[in-house]
Amino acid sequence: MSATLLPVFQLRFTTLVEAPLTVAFDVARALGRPWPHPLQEVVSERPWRDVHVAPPGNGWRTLVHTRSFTATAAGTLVEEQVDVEAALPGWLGGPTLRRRLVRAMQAHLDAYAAAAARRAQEVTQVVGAALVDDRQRVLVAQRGSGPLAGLWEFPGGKVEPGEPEVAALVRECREELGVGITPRAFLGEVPLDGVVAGGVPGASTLRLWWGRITAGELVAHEHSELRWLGPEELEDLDWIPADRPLLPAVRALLVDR
Ligand SMILES: Nc1nc2c([nH]c(=O)n2[C@H]2C[C@H](O)[C@@H](COP(=O)(O)OP(=O)(O)OP(=O)(O)O)O2)c(=O)[nH]1
Repeated sequence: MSATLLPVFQLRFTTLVEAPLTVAFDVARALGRPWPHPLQEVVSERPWRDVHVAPPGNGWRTLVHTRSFTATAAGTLVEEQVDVEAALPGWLGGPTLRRRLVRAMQAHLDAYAAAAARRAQEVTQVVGAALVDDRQRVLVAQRGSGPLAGLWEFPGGKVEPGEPEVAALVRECREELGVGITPRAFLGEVPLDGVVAGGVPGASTLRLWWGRITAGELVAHEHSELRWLGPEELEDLDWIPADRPLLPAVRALLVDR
């Protein structure tokens, strides 16, 4: 049947949500979609992407809704695409359906962005710093206690309620390392599977920033060891597993500058 379907129209929507990836994804899933067509899930890759389809139940048109979630410095960019195809060339219902979908999506996206930002207040976020020195090395830290003791991580910690993320990064580096840092650029975000600050398992993420030490002398106030690593040494370290997807971005920073 799909071989005979012809494109009728495509809609695209881009929304910046002030929430970490996992919250942006989970709230989008919980709210569903703003139209009555029953949808079947085709793909779900939390928190990156999902695709749903309204199959051609009565034989004349189908609707595919694709959603992707990208981490940015300002929050999660949610890109959505609606593809409508029909079995009849020149199908006349297209313009009406298009208008209805656009109106429904606009109202839905306003409500969605607000709901995600509200929910983000209830989820503890973790920030980390990839601190790079003049010799193209990055600072890594070994956790000294707790269930992840012995594993390596980026210095950082939990963002406090109401605290701006970058302020939390500066505060954590001062507390843990005794140094002042200047954040430079956002590097990426990964979901954390475990419980953070007593929250729902898998709700939190780690957001990593590139930064430089601009004041003070390094002291390991909370870690058992600190090391400066070059690009070739990154992969071999015994990392907290959640951090590994961030390593290519850090490596690029050390190699390309
Ligand atoms: N700082 C940091 N935490 C990480 C990384 N990867 C990772 O999974 N985590 C997890 C471990 C913890 O569950 C959580 C961070 O908690 P934390 O204990 O360091 O936070 P904190 O400094 O605010 O600690 P505390 O005051 O509550 O003791 O994030 C990483 O690279 N850096």
